[in-house]
Amino acid sequence: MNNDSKVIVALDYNSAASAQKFVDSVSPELCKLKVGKELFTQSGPEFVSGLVGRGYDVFLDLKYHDIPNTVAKAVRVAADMGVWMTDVHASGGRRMMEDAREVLEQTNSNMLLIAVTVLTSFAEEDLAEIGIQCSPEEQVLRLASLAQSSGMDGVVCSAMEAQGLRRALGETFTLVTPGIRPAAAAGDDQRRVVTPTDAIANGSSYLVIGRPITQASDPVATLLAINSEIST
Ligand SMILES: O=c1ccn([C@@H]2O[C@H](COP(=O)(O)O)[C@@H](O)[C@H]2O)c(=O)[nH]1
Repeated sequence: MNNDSKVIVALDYNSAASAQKFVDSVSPELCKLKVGKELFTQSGPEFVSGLVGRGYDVFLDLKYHDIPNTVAKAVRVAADMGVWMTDVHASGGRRMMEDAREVLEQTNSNMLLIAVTVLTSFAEEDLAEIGIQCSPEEQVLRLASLAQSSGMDGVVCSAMEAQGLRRALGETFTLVTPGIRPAAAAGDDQRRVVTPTDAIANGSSYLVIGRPITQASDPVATLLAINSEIST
């Protein structure tokens, strides 16, 4: 089997041991894996390299946002770790994204580099509070267009915006969508949520799913059910 699952499980665990327990119960054919700030801060590059060594496509989700030189150097280190994909914040701007892309070209890396547009925990009123007076949809389109013209392979957005981005930015631009909630599941801190089926119908390339799987009473059965829901 290929590693062609569209589900990226967010390993948002507070220890390597609990994350490893989940990893040991699945395989690279069933899902890709995302390591974010909590687990990376706890367990670091060694844990990530272990996942890569076991054949997983790993999304290192550290959302770099800093001056161009600092971000480019961090992106290069991520590429050297052998991860499949990493991300920066599109609001870091064109020069930051272009410099990150350039460093990957200089090292002939094929790691995917994507940019976060508007966090899925944001609604319109959250944007207004930080001085952005438009809908999440408009802001996502603005930042995704900037990301594409700055050399990014794709963006992180809500699947609510996926249809519009597909129309505007084409079929090959990678759309990675967190904020996925099976029908009737709790939204938690997420504000722009979409079901797995609707996310795929809207044009998402990959679905990032954390708590609905990792906090389920049977995480593997839940993952299998989502895989089968989106492949029918
Ligand atoms: O806009 C974003 C960007 C990243 N995330 C990350 O995805 C997962 C979602 O976890 P759930 O438990 O399914 O809500 C989490 O690791 C976030 O850091 C996001 O949610 N939204």
